[in-house]
Amino acid sequence: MGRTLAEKVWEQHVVRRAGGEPDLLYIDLHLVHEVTSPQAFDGLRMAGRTVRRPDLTIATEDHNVPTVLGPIADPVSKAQVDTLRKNTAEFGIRLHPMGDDGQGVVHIIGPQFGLTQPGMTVVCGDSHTSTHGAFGALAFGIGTSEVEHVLATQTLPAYRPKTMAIEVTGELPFGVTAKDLILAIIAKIGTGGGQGHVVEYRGEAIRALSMEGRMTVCNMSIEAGARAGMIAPDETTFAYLKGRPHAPSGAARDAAVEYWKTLRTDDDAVFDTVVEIDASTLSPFVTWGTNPGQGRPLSDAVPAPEETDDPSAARRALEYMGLTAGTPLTEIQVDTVFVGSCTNGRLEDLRAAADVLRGRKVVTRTLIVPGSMRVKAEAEAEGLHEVFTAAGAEWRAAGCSMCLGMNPDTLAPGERSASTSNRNFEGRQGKGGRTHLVSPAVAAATAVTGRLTAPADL
Ligand SMILES: CC(C)[C@H](C(=O)O)[C@@H](O)C(=O)O
Ligand code: SF4
Repeated sequence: MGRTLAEKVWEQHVVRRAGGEPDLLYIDLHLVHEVTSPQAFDGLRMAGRTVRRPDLTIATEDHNVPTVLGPIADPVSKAQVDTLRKNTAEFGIRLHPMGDDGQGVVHIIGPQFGLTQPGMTVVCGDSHTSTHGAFGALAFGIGTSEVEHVLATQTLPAYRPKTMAIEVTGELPFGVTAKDLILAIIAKIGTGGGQGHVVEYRGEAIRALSMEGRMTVCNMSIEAGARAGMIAPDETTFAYLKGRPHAPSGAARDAAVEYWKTLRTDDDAVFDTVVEIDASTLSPFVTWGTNPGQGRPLSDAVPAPEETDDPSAARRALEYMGLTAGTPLTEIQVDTVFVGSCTNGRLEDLRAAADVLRGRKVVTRTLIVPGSMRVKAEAEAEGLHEVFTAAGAEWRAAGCSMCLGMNPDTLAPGERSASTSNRNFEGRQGKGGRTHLVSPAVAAATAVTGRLTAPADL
């Protein structure tokens, strides 16, 4: 019987298999940030161990850094960042500190440097590691004790997950983006829909996505409960990798591409679960509740709890969000707009926001935060920062920013945002803050009107 893409990459990395035990997987790339690494390094020190492959390990500062460059005022954030600096220096790991031109959100810099490549195993002490699956890598988040294990051995014990195919047929209509697609997928299968599975996104609409769009989709796999998300590499992938600093070049590239082409699910392979979705039926999508599965087309209204799969959760969510069933979603007023994060902080996302904001003015506080300093430089080379500042938006330095309340960019209690990030949990963007997840284009249009708006309605 044929094998799925996930099975091929998994099998390629098994270094030890024994009955009743998890497989021991070799790890090709280990990404590290300040939040989930301190105890792991402490563990190494206590055991007198070194980092097995510092050359396959790379660290960045992202969650705790301010996006207006300067000293870190919050003592906890400062301690985390200082600890990462000390640990990476002591263990010989490359670090991209705040202000460095290679710094950025961990899931933005791996692909940007060409470190993330098809067929690799990629781990990080961070749930959105699934982003890297867009390259046909098997990429997943791990806990802090696993971070220590990978640092020490470059391997990870893991049980083989089940496989799920999400077949996206048809074409996305004009103005409907990768973010709308993944929000619609999560609304359909639920936040537990992918549990225990590696999801492979397949079909015509996926093939038509850019690498940026594919990363947006894979990024949010975890919000559907999946262990990882993957997309088979193709010409789009190979073209994206070409010329990146860590991607193979010359004869090595030719050989790599030959191998990468084999990284596809065999025609006769069988998935444990198959879900189908027709892209041509989709429209801009937003969340109304407090988990990423509580979403609807923007042209709809806030649902009545009884209309949803989980009425009691919906009731709680509506109360927290301060929303009344039946209100058209386009009548919801927001105070703040955030464009950024590892979901939508790449150049293409900033271009989409700029296309909407060009020649217009924002009426809300609007933060535009590039996912990395490299994205910032590229955006500035195209003059996007001028579009943003002329519109009255704030143009910041790279970091996780308002994706989560671990740095100065937060919502005040009761404030409402339209946010291109991936989580709308209670308090995610600051205590009492209310989050509506949207695409960059919808975020920008919302900044112009002050209420949830699709660009087509401007
Ligand atoms: C802080 C980190 C552990 C966390 C994660 O794992 O995802 C964060 O990045 C997030 O997005 O919530
Ligand atoms: S941008 Fe948001 S989702 Fe991504 S790593 Fe940072 S906090 Fe997590």
